[in-house]
Amino acid sequence: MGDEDWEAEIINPHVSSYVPVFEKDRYSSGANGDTFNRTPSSSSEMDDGPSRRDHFMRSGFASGRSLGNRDAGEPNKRENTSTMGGFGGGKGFGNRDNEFDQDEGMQRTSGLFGSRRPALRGTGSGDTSQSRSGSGSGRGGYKGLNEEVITGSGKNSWKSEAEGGESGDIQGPKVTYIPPPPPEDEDSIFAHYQTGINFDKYDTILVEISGHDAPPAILTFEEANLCQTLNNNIAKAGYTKLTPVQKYSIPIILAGRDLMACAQTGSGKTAAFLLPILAHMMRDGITASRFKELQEPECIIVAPTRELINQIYLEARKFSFGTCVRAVVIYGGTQLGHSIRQIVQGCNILCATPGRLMDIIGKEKIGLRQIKYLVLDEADRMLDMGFGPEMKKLISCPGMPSKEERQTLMFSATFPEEIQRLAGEFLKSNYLFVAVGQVGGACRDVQQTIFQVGQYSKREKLVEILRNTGDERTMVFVETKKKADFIATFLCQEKISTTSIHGDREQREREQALGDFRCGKCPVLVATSVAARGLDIENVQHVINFDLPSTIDEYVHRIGRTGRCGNTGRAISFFDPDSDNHLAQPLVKILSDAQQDVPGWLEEIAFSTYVPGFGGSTRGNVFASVDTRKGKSTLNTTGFSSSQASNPVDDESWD
Ligand SMILES: Nc1ncnc2c1ncn2[C@@H]1O[C@H](COP(=O)(O)OP(=O)(O)OP(=O)(O)O)[C@@H](O)[C@H]1O
Repeated sequence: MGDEDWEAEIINPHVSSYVPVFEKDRYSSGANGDTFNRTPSSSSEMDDGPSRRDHFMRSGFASGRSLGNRDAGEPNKRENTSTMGGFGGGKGFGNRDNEFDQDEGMQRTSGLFGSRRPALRGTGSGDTSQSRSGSGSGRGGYKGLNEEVITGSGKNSWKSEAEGGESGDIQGPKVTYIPPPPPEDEDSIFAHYQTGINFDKYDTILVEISGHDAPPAILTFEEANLCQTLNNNIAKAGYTKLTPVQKYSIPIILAGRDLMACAQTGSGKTAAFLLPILAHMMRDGITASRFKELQEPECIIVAPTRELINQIYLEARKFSFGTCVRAVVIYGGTQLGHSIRQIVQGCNILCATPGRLMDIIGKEKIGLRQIKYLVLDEADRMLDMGFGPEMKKLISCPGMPSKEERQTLMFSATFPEEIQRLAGEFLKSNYLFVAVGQVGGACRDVQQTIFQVGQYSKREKLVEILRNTGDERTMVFVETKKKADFIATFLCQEKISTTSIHGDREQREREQALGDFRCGKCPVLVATSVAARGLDIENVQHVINFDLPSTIDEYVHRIGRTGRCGNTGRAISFFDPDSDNHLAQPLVKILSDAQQDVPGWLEEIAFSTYVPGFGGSTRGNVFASVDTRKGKSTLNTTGFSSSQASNPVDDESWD
């Protein structure tokens, strides 16, 4: 079923069991949190309209707080969008304009290096502007795959609030959202979930380290010789044993070396860089930073999504508890003034999304001269065509120490070789490369199942699965923002408590959705790839790829939302032969590398779509792709990301 069909069905549902979502919300906190589904009185609106379509147009769906509605206050709004209101971020039902059809992941092939993002263009509002889609002319911000909005190019385009970044008249409404402060009590700061039954199996994962003069791995936290406060925090966080990526990365970072580390999802990469950085800071006798208009942090950490950078910040706050190190987080979709207020109070570790970081640097609230550590989490994403230009600008900003003078650290579960080569520009030539297990491999604690399901059968299959999973927490990934809303609404109609997260939702809604999912109020979260990377949510037992992503790396990240830290999880993917055949070959490899059953039909498709040079399944060839400096085989789990790269400009989603 194509998007057109989804729309048609929601507007003019033909299924007899259809009940409008705004009558159904007693069952669910709904696809959009506190919106339509808590409006039982709206049933009357149902009855007096001449058509279902009119109900949607007249009902709360067009109110600006309704499902996916991004139209309120949108300048230059297209007429049909405004009359339709609601779903899909201003992409009105039935609108067949190409522009409106572009969405985060409509395209099935990836751009160069797997990017769906074009090079920067124009002057955008960046992440200073409200998260909205639709016409939005003059807004160059990108919200696509799993990323934040990027500002326009050049320093002059790092528009701040005062300069028009948020308040300029072509920029859309000013962002006023101030995220609630995280709880300050110690129990909340150190809240954690238990490692799983397979945690000890991490010890058996092969690790390869390449580069010269690598320091030996450590086997225990004690060997790291950290200060007492850090050790206390590690204990309070419930960490008793190092994960492999920590065993290798901590001594490397403590030795002052640059590092590119690739380790499976959920295996503790965040602590692997935070702990040694904090240890360095403590050893260097860092002094508490004070209120100053210009802050000069020692460390900058960047990550591609707002929720992820916030999570990293919470980890930094946890491990620096009781020290004078102050971590600050800034990200798009929130009030710029709020970010500035956080920074001026003192900042040693700045956790930021790229767009907001460049805005703040442009406003001269952050000076870079003291930077000793630059961390790129989800580094392959941070260096691809989407964020790469922004990261290059960052390292060439006035004051930024050269790569010889700073320590640069890159972490991810996937590292396409093309991106590794790009990374060289950021790293000292003697950087070390740590590969834990198969580069880009899937976590073996996730049981992967692939069903062959055509578009028209996907919803039925989804409901069937969700009925069997009960209240177990499940993330359902779809390919477009619009479809995320459709599916979330559909599940609410089916009395399955569901919420959704995607790039067209306002930040407040995104955080509410994540909160509802985390606490179990909505055990099902429908998400686009914006939630694919890094998110660490307790008790996510299932990931369902309702739509498969366009690249195998994205698949690896998505399924990595479950089966974390030695816990087990399940991932079910709907493979549609009409659109997913290009993934058959890399999927077979991922499955066989992770010692999963490979369906015969998938092998057949993989065989029939064989691409010479990919290399096929290489079970046992654990380090088929590692450090590109070795000039080894080009086999990697990204499969076709470069060889079949499409024009990235065709392959993005702007709004
Ligand atoms: N040594 C440890 N002992 C116990 N728990 C740990 C340890 N290291 C990390 N964890 C926990 O494991 C979980 C996953 O860690 P983290 O989010 O850093 O994984 P990751 O490798 O960055 O995953 P992803 O690739 O998805 O970003 C977190 O809840 C973290 O607190």
